Amino acid sequence: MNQSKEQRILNFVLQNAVRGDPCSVVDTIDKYCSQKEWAMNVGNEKGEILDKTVEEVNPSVALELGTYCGYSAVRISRLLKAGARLLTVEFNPEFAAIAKQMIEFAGVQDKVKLLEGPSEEIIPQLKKKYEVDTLDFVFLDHWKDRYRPDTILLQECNLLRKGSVLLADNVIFPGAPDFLDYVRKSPHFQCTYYPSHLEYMQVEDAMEKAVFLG
Ligand SMILES: Cc1cc(-c2n[nH]c(CCNC(=O)c3cc(-c4ccc(F)cc4)cc(O)c3O)n2)ccn1
Ligand SMILES: [Mg+2]
Repeated sequence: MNQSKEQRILNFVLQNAVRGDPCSVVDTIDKYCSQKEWAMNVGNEKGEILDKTVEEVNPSVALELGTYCGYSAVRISRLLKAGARLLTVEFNPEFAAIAKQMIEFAGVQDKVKLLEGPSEEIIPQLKKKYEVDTLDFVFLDHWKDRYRPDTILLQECNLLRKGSVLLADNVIFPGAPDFLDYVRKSPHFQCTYYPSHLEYMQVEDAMEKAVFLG
């Protein structure tokens, strides 16, 4: 049975990156996806915006929606302080299986909990099943039409506190216009726009930061 693109990316990492070195895993994925096969990792240009935001927030509890191959889970968790944790949600079982191996190879498995299922099912379970009080940081990188409903769901589930930071990928391409409209018009969010480019391409994209005001 021929391999999936995601399996090819993982194999390239297993053969070319340094086990236990998250930076080498991130760089190796970027090398493969810029030179051989495009894939929907956040990439290095938007990844630097992600890094700066994670360093600024220094979260104890972070949530990522949309794990894919684990690129941003590795990228985020390498910056987390001792004892901090990242919960990452993936809907597709094949992607989740790849991401699990990627996270373990990078050596960040003790900081990352990979949850399989749709965001609308997982979010309401975070408090009771995954012992979350509130979220310090949320990276939205899942289905673009879920950004707005899941931002509302996070509020309904009392998972945000004054100062919780949301960072959304792809707000221009593929685009999340209803999310942008919602957070920018809401009195409960303070928004910042970060122009960038689609990963590995010269196509315009951007990230939006939305700080919850309570
Ligand atoms: C409902 C639910 C869903 C999930 C979930 N898990 N994994 C994902 C992946 C979602 N990501 C994307 O679709 C995505 C697409 C592009 C793209 C595609 C094609 C183009 F031509 C150009 C750009 C670029 C990107 O940067 C992206 O992030 N969602 C997890 C939980 N619950
Ligand atoms: Mg993305």
